[in-house]
Amino acid sequence: MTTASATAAGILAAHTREVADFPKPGVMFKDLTPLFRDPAAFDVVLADIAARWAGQVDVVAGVEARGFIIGAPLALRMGLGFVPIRKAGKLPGDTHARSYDLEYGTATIEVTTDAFTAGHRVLLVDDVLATGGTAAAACDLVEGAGAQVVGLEMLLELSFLGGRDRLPGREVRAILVD
Ligand SMILES: O=P(O)(O)OC[C@H]1O[C@H](OP(=O)(O)OP(=O)(O)O)[C@H](O)[C@@H]1O
Ligand SMILES: Nc1ncnc2[nH]cnc12
Repeated sequence: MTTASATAAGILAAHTREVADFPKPGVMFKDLTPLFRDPAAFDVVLADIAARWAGQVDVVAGVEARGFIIGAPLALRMGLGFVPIRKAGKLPGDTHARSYDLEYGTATIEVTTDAFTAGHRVLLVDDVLATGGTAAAACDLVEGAGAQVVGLEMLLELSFLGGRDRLPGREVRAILVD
């Protein structure tokens, strides 16, 4: 029997472009733009994610930039709001911030202090789980702002980089694990 997730995984595998030595030597970059420009394929992947988390979350959050591409249409499909977690210096007003390391550099992300309703259940989405630095910082940020991360949804997981180890006790789902 073919499950919905197996179908989504096959679609992801067929719509991932691997680019060696980008953005720096030694990194095998997983480019999901082939998925984003194929509406039928993207729709299957979003439907799979929506079915997995239906009724369990109150709001979807995504990290700039690729988390926006997935998170906003997912939230709309689920009838939920979307909260953008942005790279430093982009959001107006009062913000919470966290800095972190990732596979090819360092970064700071921010969210506005009024982004979440206290106690809301948050689904955090992104395209790739690599070292887990981004996801761990984003969880910290959401929970520091008074909401609760009930799950993380990643399209691709680069398991050899150990991202899950930085998310102990978290419900982390990846559609395709490399
Ligand atoms: O698990 P990690 O090692 O933290 O890496 C994963 C993060 O790296 C990529 O974003 P990037 O920071 O390259 O930003 P972009 O979405 O703006 O391209 C990706 O979209 C994840 O957010
Ligand atoms: N190898 C990789 N490909 C795409 N996005 C990434 N983010 C961190 N590492 C990555």
